[in-house]
Amino acid sequence: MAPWGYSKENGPATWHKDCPIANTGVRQSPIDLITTGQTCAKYDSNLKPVIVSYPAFSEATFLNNGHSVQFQPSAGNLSELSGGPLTKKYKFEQFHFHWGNNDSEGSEHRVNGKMYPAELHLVHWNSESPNFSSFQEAVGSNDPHALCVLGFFLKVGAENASLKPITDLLSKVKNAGSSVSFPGKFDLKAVLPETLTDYYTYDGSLTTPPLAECVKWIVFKEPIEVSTAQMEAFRAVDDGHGKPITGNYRPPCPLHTRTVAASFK
Ligand SMILES: NS(=O)(=O)/N=C1/NCCS1
Ligand SMILES: [Zn+2]
Repeated sequence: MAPWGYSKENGPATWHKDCPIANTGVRQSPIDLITTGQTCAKYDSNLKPVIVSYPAFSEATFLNNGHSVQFQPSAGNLSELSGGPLTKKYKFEQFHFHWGNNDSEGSEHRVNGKMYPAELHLVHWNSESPNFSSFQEAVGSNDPHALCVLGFFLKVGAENASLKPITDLLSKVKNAGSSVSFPGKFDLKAVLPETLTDYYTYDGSLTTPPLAECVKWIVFKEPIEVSTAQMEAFRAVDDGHGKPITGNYRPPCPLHTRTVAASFK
């Protein structure tokens, strides 16, 4: 598979060559989350708050893989996700980010066409399925809800002290392919809003190759604030071709016959 990326030569418009589902899929992600009109998100009063159990990670690797920066705890991590639209318990796998080279672009999901400067993805896999017992197996399982990804928009404002240990580490993984073991503990729970009640949810896919259509997406309404300096730290990370990673976001995909549910009015 040709190395995919976000440039003209290897970006989202070329991914169909190795991943035909990019063009033939009917549940691709990201999407534009529309809040009014015909195809808008529909309030569902049955949608409960999302429940996360994220004990502080004590051992993790922070990696620049050339198309994002990714925080992956060691296999022993016990972090779990449940509640919201989910009927099963999911295991935390990794988190990573998507961002742009200015504050008017960068997020993958949009709200009525608006992009945020960045988007945080917390990736989980269904640990109660009889059909797979690892993240990689889950991705290849064809199970429509093998994965659950929590999406949080980032907006520019005050410095985010909880994310500072991550943004301070970006300069240490400037080169694509470089990774560091995360020093000390990281409290992911502290990064998230107190209550995980207001979100959009829909059936979608990975937003990067292989674009597998196995993701229950939960995108939270309330953005997380980060400072301009923290945004600039993302924009200084290299893509392996001597250029900074900027714009590692896939454009919105057609909704087709899908509906989007909202846990709030
Ligand atoms: N951006 S995303 O979370 O949908 N894509 C992924 N690819 C492999 C792990 S998560
Ligand atoms: Zn992502």
